[in-house]
Amino acid sequence: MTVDGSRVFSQQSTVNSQRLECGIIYFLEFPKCTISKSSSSSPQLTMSETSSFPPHKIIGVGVIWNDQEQILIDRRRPEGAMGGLWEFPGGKIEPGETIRECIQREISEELGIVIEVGEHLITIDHTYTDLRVTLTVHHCRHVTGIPQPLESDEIRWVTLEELEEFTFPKANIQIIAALKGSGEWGVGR
Ligand SMILES: Nc1nc2c([nH]c(=O)n2[C@H]2C[C@H](O)[C@@H](COP(=O)(O)OP(=O)(O)OP(=O)(O)O)O2)c(=O)[nH]1
Ligand SMILES: [Mg+2]
Repeated sequence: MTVDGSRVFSQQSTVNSQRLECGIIYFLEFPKCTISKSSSSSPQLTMSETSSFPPHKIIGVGVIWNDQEQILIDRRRPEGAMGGLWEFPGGKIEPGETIRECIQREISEELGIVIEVGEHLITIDHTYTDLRVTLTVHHCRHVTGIPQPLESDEIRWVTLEELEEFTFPKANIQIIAALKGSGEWGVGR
């Protein structure tokens, strides 16, 4: 059983069947975990990438530039974490993936476009009330495809100056400050 529908886990730990009576506590403390059957037929609890609280997500993020020096932002769906806030496209890294591969895949999944991943902009470690995120941000260049909000509510191309008009998660204050410092897109420089 997968508790939150998430994919593969990079670290695993198990508890034996005697401790399964406390399974509900594990679910409450570690929302990303699975129960599976071991070869000896005793059930095991398999936990996600973190056993700490709050849980820690490693995220690849792309600041996608077009030829008009605009940046693509998307609004998160109203339901779920940080619903309704604007963000730079991206998402959780999968096992065996590099950050660049993660950004390329997430942007293809979320927007249906092909991008080129350029220079590293900044890496931010931020702790929200119930979640810690490490956001590794790269400049990207839009190559082909018309962006569509496949996993978000809305998308917009905006200038660096216009970013001020949108509400982003707290961690993005540092991303936007770094962007203002770096000025231009970082592909092919
Ligand atoms: N993509 C993105 N995430 C951000 C930004 N700023 C920020 O705090 N975050 C946080 C919000 C989320 O908690 C986390 C991204 O994780 P997510 O759950 O949306 O990841 P995902 O796209 O892979 O989505 P899913 O597989 O869970 O559906 O990082 C940002 O600018 N872009
Ligand atoms: Mg995402």
